[in-house]
Amino acid sequence: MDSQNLIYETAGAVAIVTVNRPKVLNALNRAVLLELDQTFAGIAANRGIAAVIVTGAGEKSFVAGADIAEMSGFGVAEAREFSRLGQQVFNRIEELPQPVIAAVNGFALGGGCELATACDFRIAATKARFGQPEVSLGVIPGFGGTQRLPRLVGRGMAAQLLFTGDMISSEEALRIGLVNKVVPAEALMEEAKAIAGRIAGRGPLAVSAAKAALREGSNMDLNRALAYEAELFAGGFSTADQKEGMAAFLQKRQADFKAE
Ligand SMILES: C/C=C/C(=O)SCCNC(=O)CCNC(=O)[C@H](O)C(C)(C)COP(=O)(O)OP(=O)(O)OC[C@H]1O[C@@H](n2cnc3c(N)ncnc32)[C@H](O)[C@@H]1OP(=O)(O)O
Repeated sequence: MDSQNLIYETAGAVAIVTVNRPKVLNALNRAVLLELDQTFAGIAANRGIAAVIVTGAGEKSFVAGADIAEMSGFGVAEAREFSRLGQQVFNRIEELPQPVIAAVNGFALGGGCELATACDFRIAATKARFGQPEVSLGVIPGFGGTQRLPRLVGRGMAAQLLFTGDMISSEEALRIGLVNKVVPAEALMEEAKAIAGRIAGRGPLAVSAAKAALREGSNMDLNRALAYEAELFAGGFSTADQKEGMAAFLQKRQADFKAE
């Protein structure tokens, strides 16, 4: 997946996608969004990848938002198309069969915070900062921030962040549940790779089903979501992974899951 704005690497069954526009703090323009879409489409079809880490190039920024220089000249139609493109890319991440971990190495603002919230969970460097400053620019978030943020941190905290445009620290992000863990910058990728590696050692079909249950169930009423969970649980018993996983436990050995 050759691309000028992204760096794509693999470490075993873990893919690492780095947004690579450090001169503009990894701001997202249309070219980056299209490359992200293509890269994640490739990962979705790659059974050799069990987990994904998304991060930003350089020491300063994860992604400091959508590209203001590109957006400044937009009219209504272009803005709508740009918003729908970003939403399509972030939906692809959220719907990816593999878990996606955001390793937030610096500023995660606007579209950058939206990218992080489209991932399944977030690990942050101590110096990371989060925010949705769009109202400071006279617009609102356009890549899903008004919808994913309240689902993660609650409507009241999302309202405060969306209406003030304030930037918050990694510790505050941890406190409100926006990130799972805060580590020193130099330990961030090691931590993200360790978690991704543990995920990669589990039954890939089961991990993918757990992600689907989490995602789809959160948009259903409880009874329908429980029925959906029961179907996915039952479906697990049609896989070789379930046979291997339970046999390995009973034989007191490590399971050897094959990417079916
Ligand atoms: C649908 C989604 C919508 C959105 O995401 S709207 C955008 C939301 N994001 C923002 O509003 C954040 C904008 N950036 C900033 O506020 C600041 O940056 C920071 C606080 C993140 C860092 O400030 P400092 O340390 O002073 O760096 P610096 O000189 O402002 O930035 C270095 C270079 O990076 C460019 N840059 C930063 N963010 C963006 C961006 N979002 N779009 C385009 N360029 C950006 C700057 O312009 C500059 O460039 P040069 O060195 O050529 O002057």
